Amino acid sequence: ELEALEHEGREYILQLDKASGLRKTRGNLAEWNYTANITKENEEKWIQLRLEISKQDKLAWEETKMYKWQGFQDNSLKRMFKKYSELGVAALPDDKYKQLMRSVSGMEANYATSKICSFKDNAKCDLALEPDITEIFAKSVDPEELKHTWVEWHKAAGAKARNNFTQYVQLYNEAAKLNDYKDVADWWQADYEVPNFEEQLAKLWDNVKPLYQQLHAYVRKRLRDKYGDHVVSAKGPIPAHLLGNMWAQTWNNIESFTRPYPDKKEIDITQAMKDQKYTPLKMFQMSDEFFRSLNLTAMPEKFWNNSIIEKPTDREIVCHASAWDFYDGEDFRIKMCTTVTGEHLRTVHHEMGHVQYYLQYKEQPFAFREGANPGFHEAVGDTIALSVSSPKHLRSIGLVNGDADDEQTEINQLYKMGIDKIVFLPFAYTLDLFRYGVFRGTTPPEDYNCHFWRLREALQGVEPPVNRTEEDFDAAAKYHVSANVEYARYYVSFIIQFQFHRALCNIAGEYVPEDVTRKLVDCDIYRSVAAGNALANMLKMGSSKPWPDAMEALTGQRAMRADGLLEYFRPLHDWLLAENQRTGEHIGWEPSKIQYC
Ligand SMILES: C=C(C[SeH])C(=O)N1CCC[C@H]1C(=O)O
Ligand SMILES: [Zn+2]
Repeated sequence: ELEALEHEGREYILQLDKASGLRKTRGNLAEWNYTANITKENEEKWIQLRLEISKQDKLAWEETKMYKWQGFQDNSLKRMFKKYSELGVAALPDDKYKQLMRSVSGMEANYATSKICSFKDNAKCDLALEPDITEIFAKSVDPEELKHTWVEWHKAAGAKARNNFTQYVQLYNEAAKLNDYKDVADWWQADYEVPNFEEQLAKLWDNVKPLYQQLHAYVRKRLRDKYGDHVVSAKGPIPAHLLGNMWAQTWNNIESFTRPYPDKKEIDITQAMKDQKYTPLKMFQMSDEFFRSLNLTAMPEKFWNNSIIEKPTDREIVCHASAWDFYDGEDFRIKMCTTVTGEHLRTVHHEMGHVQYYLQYKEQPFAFREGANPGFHEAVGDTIALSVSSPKHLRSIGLVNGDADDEQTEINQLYKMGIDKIVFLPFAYTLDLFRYGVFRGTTPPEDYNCHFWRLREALQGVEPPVNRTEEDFDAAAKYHVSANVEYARYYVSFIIQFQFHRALCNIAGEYVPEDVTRKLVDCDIYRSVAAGNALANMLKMGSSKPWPDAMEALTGQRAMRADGLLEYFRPLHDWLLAENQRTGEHIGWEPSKIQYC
């Protein structure tokens, strides 16, 4: 009798899964059409379609609830029923669902189309985030120009989004409650399937914070050397506009004048790519070739025909890089306004990592065509990029003819990696700690900006270039806040990608603990079929099992741990401790003198 029920349940859920896959295909095509051509008409089409799809999802959900699946024997079948037993935002009544969709697409369109006036020519007011403002932050060393650009962007993309954001919080929390969650913070954390996710994030930060503080102190000194102590104080937070990035989330653009051994040959990937006439297409082809060298799957025909890899000139699009699965086993795309820079070479690998994951799990039921947890999806491409960024790999593809590996070159290389990977962690942690407080109501709208900067000062040790008030709303000047994209996934990714990298380097024979000729920092898994097969086996699982099973399949570990990252950066940490001791630099930061609460 029970078998018969379970057999009938399996028939039902497989048919539902297929129907659900078709709805995802239609929904993603409409979303692509809107974000690849931002018009009111395409926005309406996308909203109408999602309304229609939500009705079909709701009918299916009513039927799914009738099954007594908790008692079934087959764990995979139970896992599918569990996923289809959560309706999502479609649980909202139509009018509220529409309002929620409009508030998010309104913020996202504002972010994507925001323009500011140039500091050097206040009649030129068509500067977009990509490529114009990004290039200013990558190249300018004029604190006044950086301050102007920072303030204007935060006004256009941040403050303007405050009302939509406040409504989005209200409605999204209502949807969370209709799905039996306390609030959206609870809902987002449920995707990680561990009871103490937030404690795990805090513990990881405890592990990494000492290393970050040493790096922060060193960089503050080098910035003070360059800009003077009236611009950069000796013991305070670092002004956020001097770090080479609008959000101070990666500091790679200030490497050239802050690196430990400036007389060592610099590995300037951007210049090398420009000298060698790289194009965006060549960057994607290079990445595809790396994945194929690991015996992973080549990008299919449709990928090359349907992707958008350069900013169009005839329309507005969402330029923030994204990878797309159209759930038909053939159509996978990337949309990216690619420029020929070292930073975008990493982003290309990041996005190609998403598509490789799609390709590896495309035989799974639709319910399992996701990352083992959201952090896994963000970690695939970055893990590959850790090999690509190694001097050994860059030499092998002729991008640089760097020095022989000596101690100082290695410290320069670890510094280059550290100002990208270590400094990102407190930024990522801040972004969702802030939003957890917003969704829980401990941060009310009248305190949004004050609490945002309190967290940024406390964790990142940065301060805004000018005073802030509650007329501002600086969090929304970051894409993921305006576009409703959860961010703890990147914090998780920047931790687990070092666990993945170390395991793959082990398998490839590129890394042997205690063997100085096989160091983690020099590891390049290029052409290692053994490493590629091990990675593929984990990726093929999709979200069919809880993520510790996937993590164990590749690394033998069943938890997120900072030990991979700390082992990778150990030589840099030792060097920074000695260097900050030598210069007598203050470690940590005293309270900011900027007013923002
Ligand atoms: C490249 C993407 C698309 Se999933 C991205 O948003 N990333 C990649 C690294 C961190 C985060 C960001 O840009 O803030
Ligand atoms: Zn990503």
